[in-house]
Amino acid sequence: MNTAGESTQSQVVVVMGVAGTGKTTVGRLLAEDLDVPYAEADAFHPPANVAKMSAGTPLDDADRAPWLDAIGAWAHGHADRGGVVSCSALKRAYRDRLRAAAPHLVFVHLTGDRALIGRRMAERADHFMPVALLDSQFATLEPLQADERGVSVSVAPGPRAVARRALAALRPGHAPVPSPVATPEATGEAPTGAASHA
Ligand SMILES: Nc1ncnc2c1ncn2[C@@H]1O[C@H](COP(=O)(O)OP(=O)(O)OP(=O)(O)O)[C@@H](O)[C@H]1O
Ligand SMILES: O=C(O)[C@H](O)[C@@H](O)[C@H](O)[C@H](O)CO
Repeated sequence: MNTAGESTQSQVVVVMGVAGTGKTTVGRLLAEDLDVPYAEADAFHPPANVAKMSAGTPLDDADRAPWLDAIGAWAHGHADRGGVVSCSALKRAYRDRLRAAAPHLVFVHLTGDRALIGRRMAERADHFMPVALLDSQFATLEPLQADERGVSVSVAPGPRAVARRALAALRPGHAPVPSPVATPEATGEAPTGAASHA
């Protein structure tokens, strides 16, 4: 990925994916490794959004609009210094909205199957997001498209391995086409989109 050959250090990375996929856990590790600030998507939600999700109702586009704009503003403000921000960014249109505010964003899509994510969510304590909303998260999810800068990384391994694989995939010069020694199966990452092929 990294078509522009930029250093990952000065990029703003959006860690995306459905609820419970590990955005917070992996995002913090990525920010530490890159030595850049981390921001948590849930901190940008208006209280009404949190109340709605807590009550078991999925957010709609209108609910997400101000939240996406707040995250976009954060990303824009960190364009020079770099940063990592979690954001489910489930739809292409949501990512377009983020990119409108901060054009050079790069996405790390954390992927896992519903059963695995559901188990992890069920085991997670102290979080408002009910497992019952996971089906709607998967139904809403539109994976990265070929023209979007980003990579896809499986969350099957532990958090450190996921962060390591994400960093490797983000690095300039990352193998555009998986080689026999570094297939997506072997690395746990699935290149998605033009950027991951650069
Ligand atoms: N790679 C992993 N291996 C095992 N457990 C993980 C992994 N990543 C995250 N977890 C655990 O899964 C749960 C969900 O992770 P986390 O809260 O980071 O997800 P999230 O995507 O930020 O969720 P949300 O969108 O709902 O805020 C946590 O209990 C976390 O410790
Ligand atoms: O777009 C959305 O539906 C929301 O942003 C959710 O993804 C939650 O914020 C988060 O996942 C819960 O922790």
